[in-house]
Amino acid sequence: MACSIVPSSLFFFHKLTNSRYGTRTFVAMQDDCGAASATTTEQYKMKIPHVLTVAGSDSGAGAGIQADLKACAARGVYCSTVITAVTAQNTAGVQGVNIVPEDFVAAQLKSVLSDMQVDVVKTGMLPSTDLVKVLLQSLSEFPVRALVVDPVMVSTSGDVLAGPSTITGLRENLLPMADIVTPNVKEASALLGGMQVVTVADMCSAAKLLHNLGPRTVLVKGGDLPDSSDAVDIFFDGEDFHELRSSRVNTRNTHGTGCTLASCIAAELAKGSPMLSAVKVAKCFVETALDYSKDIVIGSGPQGPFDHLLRLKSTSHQSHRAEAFNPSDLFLYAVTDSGTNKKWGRSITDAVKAALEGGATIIQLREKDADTRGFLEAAKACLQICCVHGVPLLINDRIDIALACDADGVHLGQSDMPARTARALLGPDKIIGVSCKTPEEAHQAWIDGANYIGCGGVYPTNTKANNLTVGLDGLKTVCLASKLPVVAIGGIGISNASDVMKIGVSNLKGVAVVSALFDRECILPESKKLHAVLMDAVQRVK
Ligand SMILES: Cc1ncc(COP(=O)(O)OP(=O)(O)O)c(N)n1
Ligand SMILES: Cc1nc(C(=O)O)sc1CCOP(=O)(O)O
Ligand SMILES: [Mg+2]
Repeated sequence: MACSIVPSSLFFFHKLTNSRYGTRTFVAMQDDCGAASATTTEQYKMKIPHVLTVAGSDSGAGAGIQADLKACAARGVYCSTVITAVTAQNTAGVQGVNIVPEDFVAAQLKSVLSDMQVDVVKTGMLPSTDLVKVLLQSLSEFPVRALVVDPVMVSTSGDVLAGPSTITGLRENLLPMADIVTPNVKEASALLGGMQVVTVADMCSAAKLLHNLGPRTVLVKGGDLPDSSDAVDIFFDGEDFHELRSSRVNTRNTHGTGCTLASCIAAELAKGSPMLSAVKVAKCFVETALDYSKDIVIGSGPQGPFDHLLRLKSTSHQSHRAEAFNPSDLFLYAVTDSGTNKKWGRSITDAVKAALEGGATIIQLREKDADTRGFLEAAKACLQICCVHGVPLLINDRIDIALACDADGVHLGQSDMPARTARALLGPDKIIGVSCKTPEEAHQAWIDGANYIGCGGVYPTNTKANNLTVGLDGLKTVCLASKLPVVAIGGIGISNASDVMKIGVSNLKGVAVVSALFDRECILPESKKLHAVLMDAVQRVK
């Protein structure tokens, strides 16, 4: 077993913690002052899972420290960093390596481990045996719950990152301390003195032989295995072999997968997962990220980085808008209605197209009767149409749909998900609108991070049952009480839109309408007429 040969506090720690971070706090509190149970509870609540990565920097940010940081961020775990080497590296290969002196690696280790409560240490590039010893010395002074060893030797481009003497250091000093070691087939072969590892059966043999060197568990990664349509990894815990299969993603963007996998395992362990679950989650995460990133292009070399946060592609459809939200987008706000589309026998996409061609400046899909799958498909199709027009698309009520289709935002009412929660889910760039009828609701919307307010019903409406009418006075009161831009809604159409715009408050930016556009035989001309009325009204107000 990993720690049975180590008569140090690391062994003591492994035995006590049983992979739950709460236990650690408990042990510390019992040792120091057994009576302070209130503080113990408080510390338990506040504990943030923490991975320390001890690895090299990759200037191209596909692998190394940079991949570790992104992987931990994606898995919701804090990551601190000790840099062992600085590499000049890009998608073509490694152009230079500058090793950080051992005493300065020791200084970094001490800075982090003496101050922060690190749960799991993950190692990557360790360019000398002395450096391995420095790390082990630090861990004996500051024990952690688990040690994940990614035995980095050769970069994906084929450049050597750890020479033969370092391999001996890894094998003899570090592996016996590891809770898991995660070699690919080439690294497994190098650690085992050049043993041939080209089949799944070889991988099992290698896993067993590596386990004999002392780590608690071994994951031999078969991503580089020739002639396999699947990505097969072998996990061995000393008793059982587990063959973990996932479909191979056909992409050039695989730089940093090893670092990412090991960091994800460390992150899951830091959260308290058992080892096999951590490995499965990590493998699934890497496969998902590779699949998502398979077409992105970063750099011109043969091996590109991938997108850990699954966000880079979404910017391509947002690029039509210069900023996340422009209040003037509220000018002619078209809100769809599944009932009226059914009544007039048209598709939601045709309705949205017509509204856009008539001058709508923002679209909200308010599909109260749609089933989830149908709504999602319609939202994806409408998003493409809105993209072409450079107009934002919001989803009414359904954060899940907005997330799934990467819509520009959502509109929420007082009984929908709170805007603050939606903001946490959607991130800072998405548009969030909140329905408000009072200054208090408007104030809360501002506090919660809304981008705009929808205020109504300005007039009675047949579209929304039992809707309270606030009138022009109610609208004005809400506008004056808030710094946020406001769009008026409820019973508004060609006949009264200019009265609404004429209330003379600068943050009233437009009108939102359902029936005035969509409960009409022809949407396009109605949209044009309403647009003209609004233009005329704002010219007069100026
Ligand atoms: C622009 C705009 N303003 C208000 C609403 C109403 O939202 P909500 O109060 O959540 O009611 P429903 O639309 O969900 O019935 C809106 N949709 N858009
Ligand atoms: C969806 C909605 N919200 C309202 C509010 O007062 O918050 S009024 C309303 C219906 C607006 O439809 P029409 O333009 O057909 O009156
Ligand atoms: Mg709602």
